[in-house]
Amino acid sequence: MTRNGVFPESTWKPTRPTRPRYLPPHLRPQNDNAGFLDNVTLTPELTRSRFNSHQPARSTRGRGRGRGPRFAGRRNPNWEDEKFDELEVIDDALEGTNETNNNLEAYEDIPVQASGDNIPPPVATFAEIGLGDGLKKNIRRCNYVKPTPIQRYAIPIAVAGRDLMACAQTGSGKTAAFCFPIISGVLKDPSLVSGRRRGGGGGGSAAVACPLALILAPTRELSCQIFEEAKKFADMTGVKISVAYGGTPIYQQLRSLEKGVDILVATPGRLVDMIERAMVSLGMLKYLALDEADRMLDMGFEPQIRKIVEQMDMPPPGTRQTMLFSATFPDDIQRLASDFLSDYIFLAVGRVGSSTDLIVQRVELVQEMDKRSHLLDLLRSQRSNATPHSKHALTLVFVETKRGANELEHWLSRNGFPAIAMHGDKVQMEREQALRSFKSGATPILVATDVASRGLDIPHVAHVINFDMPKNIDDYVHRIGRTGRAGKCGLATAFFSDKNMPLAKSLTELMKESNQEVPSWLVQHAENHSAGGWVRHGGPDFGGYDFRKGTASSSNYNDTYAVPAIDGYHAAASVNAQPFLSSGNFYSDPSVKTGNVDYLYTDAAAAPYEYAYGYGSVIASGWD
Ligand SMILES: Nc1ncnc2c1ncn2[C@@H]1O[C@H](COP(=O)(O)OP(=O)(O)OP(=O)(O)O)[C@@H](O)[C@H]1O
Repeated sequence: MTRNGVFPESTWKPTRPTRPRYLPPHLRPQNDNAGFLDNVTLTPELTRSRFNSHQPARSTRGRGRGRGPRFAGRRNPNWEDEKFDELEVIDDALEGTNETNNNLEAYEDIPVQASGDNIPPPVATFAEIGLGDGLKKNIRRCNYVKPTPIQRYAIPIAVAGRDLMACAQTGSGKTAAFCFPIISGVLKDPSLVSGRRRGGGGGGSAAVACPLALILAPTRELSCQIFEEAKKFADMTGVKISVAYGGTPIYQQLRSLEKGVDILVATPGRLVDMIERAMVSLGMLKYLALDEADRMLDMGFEPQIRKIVEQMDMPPPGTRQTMLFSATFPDDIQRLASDFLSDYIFLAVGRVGSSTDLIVQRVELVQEMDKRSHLLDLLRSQRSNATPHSKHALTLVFVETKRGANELEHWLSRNGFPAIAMHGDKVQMEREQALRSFKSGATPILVATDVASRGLDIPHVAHVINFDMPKNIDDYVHRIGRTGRAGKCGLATAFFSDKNMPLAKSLTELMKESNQEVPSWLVQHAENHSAGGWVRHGGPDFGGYDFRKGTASSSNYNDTYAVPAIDGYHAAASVNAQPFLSSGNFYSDPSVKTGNVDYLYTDAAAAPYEYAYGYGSVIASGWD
């Protein structure tokens, strides 16, 4: 990968070489309508020079992620040398200081609540935790100077061997919170020293891979991202990490497993396939982590997860360590998740399911038939108000259907806004190309279904537009969470139409909670649709909500701390949002006022649908 985050074309090998490569409309020759070209090398450099000369390559300095996707079987031969190139190797003396840690203090005042027995205390620095020298060195190389709140609280709990259900806002560093304890645990495992585990521990075949740790994620792209992150954290420690996900030939991934694997990152479908082919055994598993755990346990994935966790050879709760992470955790999913846990600690950084106040949310009343012209107006306005800095900004547009994504991609491109679609009907190669083109800035607008709503950490996404509203408020939280990450600010705009009225109340509550300006028409609709009320997590008081507190056994879980109080939370929130809320000029550059903003914003905000206990009724669309 190059320094500007672009993955060199020369190192990229298509997984299906016989299939012509898809080109989005704005990148096609004028007489080509099919969208597929043979023998054309689409390089970001080419696309920039032909179509996007105003889009310079961007540095991703200081970010741990999003430097272009890299996937199993397509390893850049220079990766070992290059992967830390963009990361400042920092001085030991800086650890624990703010000197290199950009905007993460934005999370400092968020209250934290934990419940469960004998909760290990939080730490203030990574140095306090016995993570091992190799891992600590890599943490410094990744420029992680100070742990974020979720890391401060979750890592000591996990390192102490406790099961954990953890909830923290989007972009606040949950990946490292489960990766660090797992890597550290694997490093201490005797089998790492005594050689690779093969053969399922007993009479199994020597060809069977027996990972010590399994990290499950709902989409292929998220699995790849976690894999890349974990590889950076485990660099030169001897810990072997592999990834398994669908849509790409299984043999490549099996070849990687044959070399030995300590930590396997996987999507559920491909993992089940590998286990059924007797290529993977979970018999020696010590650590299980579910990222986006509520999504993994809702109706779309639960049967597969149950199969993996309960019907294969995985050790039962209590003998393995289980960690569940997400930004949202509905009560019914918490209840279900508790089947997989043993004597666990529930940890909430901020309120469960809340959105970060680093994201300015705008909601606009737009009828279905006016959405396209409204979107064009919004994008034109964004373009005309752009400063040199904001020209680097990326815009992510969420739509409901795969067809809708394709249509909007074409329509935007025809109207002079380079866009590319990403959804579950595209083959994996096309999905990867879309994401790569977006990340590199070659195509600065990504039109996506919910397949891109969770977990993806793409630097420079400054604006998330909910062209179609999601089906529930939690999906909204995840969608808008693609911006406003790692302490940076972002903007989310929602096109709210009549058919979204059932969402009015939950959206109003969510926006109020994160100190957003709620339009009066939305408040009015919320009141009109208040039947049933907001049935999210817990009452009006601050706090995460541990569903066990509502049960007869709640007295077992009274070991609770909360830091700091609600006032601190809201004070911090309003400080973060203030430059946006108070600026009469919506298209101004807030960084001028805050010094805390990396990109530029445009108009508007966002929102979703009444959240009830029927979370599981949401049909999976475009998921893996
Ligand atoms: N301690 C840290 N110091 C500096 N940067 C960090 C730190 N922890 C995480 N980051 C960066 O913050 C960004 C967001 O982290 P991450 O993707 O883990 O968030 P998340 O909580 O998992 O978000 P989501 O809920 O959307 O999945 C990443 O770019 C990551 O590299």
